[in-house]
Amino acid sequence: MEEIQAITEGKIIAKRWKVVEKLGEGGMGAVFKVRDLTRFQTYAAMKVEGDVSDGGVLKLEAYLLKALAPLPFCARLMDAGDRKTYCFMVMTLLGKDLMAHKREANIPKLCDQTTLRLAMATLFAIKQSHLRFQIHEVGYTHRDIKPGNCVTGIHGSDAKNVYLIDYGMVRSFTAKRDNGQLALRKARSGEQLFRGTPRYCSMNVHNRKEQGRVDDLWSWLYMLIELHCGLPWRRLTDEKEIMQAKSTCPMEVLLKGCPQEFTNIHKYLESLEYKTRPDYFGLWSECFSGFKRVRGSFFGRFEWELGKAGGEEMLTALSISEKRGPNDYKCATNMQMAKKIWPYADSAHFKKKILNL
Ligand SMILES: Nc1ncnc2c1ncn2[C@@H]1O[C@H](COP(=O)(O)OP(=O)(O)OP(=O)(O)O)[C@@H](O)[C@H]1O
Repeated sequence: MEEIQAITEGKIIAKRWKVVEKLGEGGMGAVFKVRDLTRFQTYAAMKVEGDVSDGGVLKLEAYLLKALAPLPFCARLMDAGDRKTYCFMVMTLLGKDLMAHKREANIPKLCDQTTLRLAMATLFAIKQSHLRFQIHEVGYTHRDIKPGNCVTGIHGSDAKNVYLIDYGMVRSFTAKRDNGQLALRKARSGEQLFRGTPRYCSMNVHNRKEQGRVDDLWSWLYMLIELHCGLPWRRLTDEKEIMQAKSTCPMEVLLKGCPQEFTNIHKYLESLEYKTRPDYFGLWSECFSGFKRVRGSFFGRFEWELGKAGGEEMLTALSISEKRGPNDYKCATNMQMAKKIWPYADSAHFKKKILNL
């Protein structure tokens, strides 16, 4: 990491990117806010990795961001390159991660409306990558879904969108057949390396089995529970202890205080295997029915934008959105929009293209 320590405020990289401040640090390197010297008032995020060998993950991440370029909730790749001691990738500057929003607004427990809204937004971003338009549609499992990897946009209404970041652990679950068609990759047998974050990974990952789309969805559910009211094993740090707590925790205890729709989601995930194509629209519909139950709106501000929990402003804003009115109409239009988008991925066209999924 020494080469990354040398990247400080004011340093100019590739004659274009001027470092403004450090945004975050991870296992692989660091992320900086940079200013584009070729454009007026334009900022971006630069991820830097000390490993310049072919085994480095940043090159894979840059490749994926390029592949994911048409996707709506994915950072755009703006530049990439390497130097003697580090490589870098420049992408869209995004906002804070979901846990940081919650922590900074000092909200002990998110309300059902926020959790369900986040559930739909993050599910959409995950499904994107699994299929063609999002990380699951392109045919990749993310393998590290967690609140720290889900960030909001920064400008205006983009602050209501959730983006998935950090593609350093992705793995393709499709492969091209001789006839050019995509097919599901066979699950590797034997013990796999641990990939993910112990707090959010599925039991499958603890058991060192091959990860599929269902494992991303388990992490999605655990992430939502953690954001909503906290996971029962949130205070544990040892992987084995977390695994023990996860495997013995009854569903009723895990989901205590969560939106009731999570029970169906939990049961559904239990029924999935590596090779099954998850019913993303079914999961989305389950969350949406809960969202309607609590009279949620996609258009209001997020809870963390409304001041401190329990504050008068938040209570007023929430009770406004709970009344029937223009929000219901907006909700309905959004549902119509969603109906247009979601079935696309489930269309016969897609199923024809990807066999055995
Ligand atoms: N495009 C972006 N815009 C703004 N901030 C970002 C962006 N990408 C990453 N960050 C910030 O940098 C942090 C680390 O980024 P990232 O998770 O991609 O790195 P990592 O080295 O893979 O981290 P980890 O080891 O925790 O998975 C994020 O938590 C986030 O706060």
